[in-house]
Amino acid sequence: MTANTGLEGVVACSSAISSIIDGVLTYRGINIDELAERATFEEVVFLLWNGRLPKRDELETLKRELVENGSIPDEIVTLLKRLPLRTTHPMATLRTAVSALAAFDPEAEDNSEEANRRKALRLVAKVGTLVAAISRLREGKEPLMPQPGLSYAENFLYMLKGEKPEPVAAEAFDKALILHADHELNASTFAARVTVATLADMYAGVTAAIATLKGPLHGGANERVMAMLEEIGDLDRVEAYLDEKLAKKEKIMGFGHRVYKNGDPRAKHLQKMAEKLSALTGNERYYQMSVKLERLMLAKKGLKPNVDFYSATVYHSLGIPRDLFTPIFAVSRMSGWTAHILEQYANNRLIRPRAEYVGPQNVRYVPIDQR
Ligand SMILES: CC(=O)SCCNC(=O)CCNC(=O)[C@H](O)C(C)(C)COP(=O)(O)OP(=O)(O)OC[C@H]1O[C@@H](n2cnc3c(N)ncnc32)[C@H](O)[C@@H]1OP(=O)(O)O
Ligand SMILES: O=C([O-])CC(=O)C(=O)O
Repeated sequence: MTANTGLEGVVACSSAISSIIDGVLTYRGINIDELAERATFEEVVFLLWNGRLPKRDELETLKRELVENGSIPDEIVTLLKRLPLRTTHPMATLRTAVSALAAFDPEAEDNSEEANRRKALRLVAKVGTLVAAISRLREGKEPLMPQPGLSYAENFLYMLKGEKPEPVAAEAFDKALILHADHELNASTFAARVTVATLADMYAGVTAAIATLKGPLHGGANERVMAMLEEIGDLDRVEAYLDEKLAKKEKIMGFGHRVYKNGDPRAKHLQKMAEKLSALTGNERYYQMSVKLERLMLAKKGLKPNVDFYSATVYHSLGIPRDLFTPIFAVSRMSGWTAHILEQYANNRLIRPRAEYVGPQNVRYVPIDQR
């Protein structure tokens, strides 16, 4: 047995949710480019869960249900208030809060398909409220709950900032949610599937997924992209910064991908959005630095941006604090994780690979007084 570190190229399950074939990403067979241009996040959520686009009445029902299920229990707000929010990373807080939600869901241990679909709805509905609440509570403000008549994207920005967003902001945020919603067997989705393949509950699965998304090689990269742009600080410093990092063999956050070797199809949408939003804010410095980084990374390393690269400038232009970028990724990806969990339960087998043993053999136990 020889280990395939990183499981590169290993096909570990079959899935009908999203595909990456020849660099083209689809959700349920629909090209992400089309969804990014034409769909709403709620349509995408329905699509991921049901395998088809919703009819008008189905979409209205989902939108209403997302608002109705979007409030979080008072006990969770109390729990959040007891955590040292200013010194805890919001991804760690989110992981704790989502896990704690199970305690207030009477169906948490009911693993029937109907109960799991209801839990998926509740999780997607509440995760946005939670992230916004974490942000407000650490600023000493009370959390806000979603308002009827607002879309998921509008509600998130409303709950974060306390006022209804401008249409251009809501539209951009909605598109960002669409672009992050699912991505085949990425690390966090795999973690969710491994967890529920033991027949652990859905909350266990999404908690594992949030924990996995946090790392800088995965969703945590978007926050690091912003930190890098802030550290560089000036267009004239981009090349020197890059050369120094590359000389030290350090990774440049937001570049490269395990599956896409010729560019991430989501990046171009985020780049266009970053360009538009930064022009609107009148602060194009980070966008221009990003464009320069992209050009230099291609020339020096042959690497292209992934989804986490321009999303940083998009969120920054929307006035979102840097450490909320990865929690926002989780808000969107909750739709994909729950779809994958439902799919895993529907055709389950324990996921249990092998390890190549490389440690010593035939070692004798030595009594403690002889060591
Ligand atoms: C939502 C997402 O999860 S998208 C990914 C977000 N993560 C990042 O942006 C972090 C930066 N990128 C990376 O670390 C990697 O490209 C990953 C983790 C995304 C993919 O990694 P892998 O498929 O394991 O590729 P691996 O890390 O082995 O890289 C292959 C080669 O390219 C280099 N490379 C890959 N990405 C980068 C990068 N961002 N900066 C510099 N060099 C890089 C590696 O150093 C390695 O070079 P070597 O062969 O000379 O040692
Ligand atoms: O697929 C991956 O490895 C990472 C990624 O781009 C995602 O999760 O969106």
